[in-house]
Amino acid sequence: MIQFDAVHKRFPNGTTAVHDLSLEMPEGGVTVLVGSSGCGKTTTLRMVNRMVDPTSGTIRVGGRDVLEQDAAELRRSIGYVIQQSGLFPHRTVLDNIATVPLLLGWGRRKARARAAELLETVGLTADAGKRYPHQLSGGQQQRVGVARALAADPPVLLMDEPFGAVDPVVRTQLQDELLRLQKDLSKTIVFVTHDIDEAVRLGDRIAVFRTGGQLVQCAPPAELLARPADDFVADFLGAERGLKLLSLTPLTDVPQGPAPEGGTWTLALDAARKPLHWRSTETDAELPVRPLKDTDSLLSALNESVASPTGLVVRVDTDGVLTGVSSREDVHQRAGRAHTEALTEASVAA
Ligand SMILES: Nc1ncnc2c1ncn2[C@@H]1O[C@H](COP(=O)(O)OP(=O)(O)OP(=O)(O)O)[C@@H](O)[C@H]1O
Repeated sequence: MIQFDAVHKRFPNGTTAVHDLSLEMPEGGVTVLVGSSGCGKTTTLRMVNRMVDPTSGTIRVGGRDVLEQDAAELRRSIGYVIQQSGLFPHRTVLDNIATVPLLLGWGRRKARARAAELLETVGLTADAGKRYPHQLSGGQQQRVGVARALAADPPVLLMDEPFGAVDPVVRTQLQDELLRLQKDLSKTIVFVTHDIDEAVRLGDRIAVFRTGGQLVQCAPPAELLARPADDFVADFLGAERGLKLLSLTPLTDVPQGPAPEGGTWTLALDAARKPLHWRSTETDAELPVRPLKDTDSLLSALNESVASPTGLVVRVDTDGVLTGVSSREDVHQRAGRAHTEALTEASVAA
């Protein structure tokens, strides 16, 4: 766990970057820091590994006051990923990843073996390891940045806008990868972003800051979306708060029935009963189908219920085999219930 207790940071030029911050970042969870530009997110993050020291207050990592630890040693024990990957341009990718293990005295062989293992973990080929950073795409460089931060298997990972400079498609892929990794690794992650959708997707808790380094609210995403503490948080979350909340709810318990037969539209299946497309029985026209799994969100289901010519959401199992269809009405009803549930849970938590 990372604990901030009454932390202030005032820079020598008089700027107060962080004001009286008390915040707990749970072990094995992702705490996302959001807020408008200059509200103190990066300063907060950098105080965890002593790249910046607080003016007053206490920060503990795993119960130990960071100010009582050697700054260089502390930094080596905490993974750090930044927006422009921060890779050493004249070292190969493999050597970049091996940096911290080498500093920790692992020996070249062991450090490189670990680096090679991590290349695969973050979805890169062995060939990428031999290249130099400029020979990789921006997204690949960010993967290397994540691998490098994980190299010494630190319990804590600090990530400062790590996916801020890549296009939206790659960004989503990198977020998926991080979620997949985190499932296995359960690191304590502090993640800074400007993007509220990214925060909702990745965060176990989201801390919203306002200018002047003041924490306004820290809560799990569903609670934040259902019950923003004030207008500032509500504005920050945006007008589509309701839809964002649906993105967090899986469609598991939306009822499903058999696919229609004999109507205007029929669902074409392959030999393994995997959906192919909708086919019009009147014109033979074919329209695409986007089948959803139980783990997909109610937001995807809502979208599909609007996009589908029949208003039906096609459901499949993990192998992509048809399990049934859900009606637009059932999806809408479940969506409405998701809101009531989130509001109730939020008021219980309060
Ligand atoms: N070394 C420094 N000296 C003086 N002021 C600083 C220093 N570093 C940051 N600041 C100021 O402290 C405030 C908080 O900065 P910080 O970088 O923590 O904000 P942020 O929320 O991460 O911003 P952004 O989202 O734009 O990256 C800003 O007003 C910034 O100008």
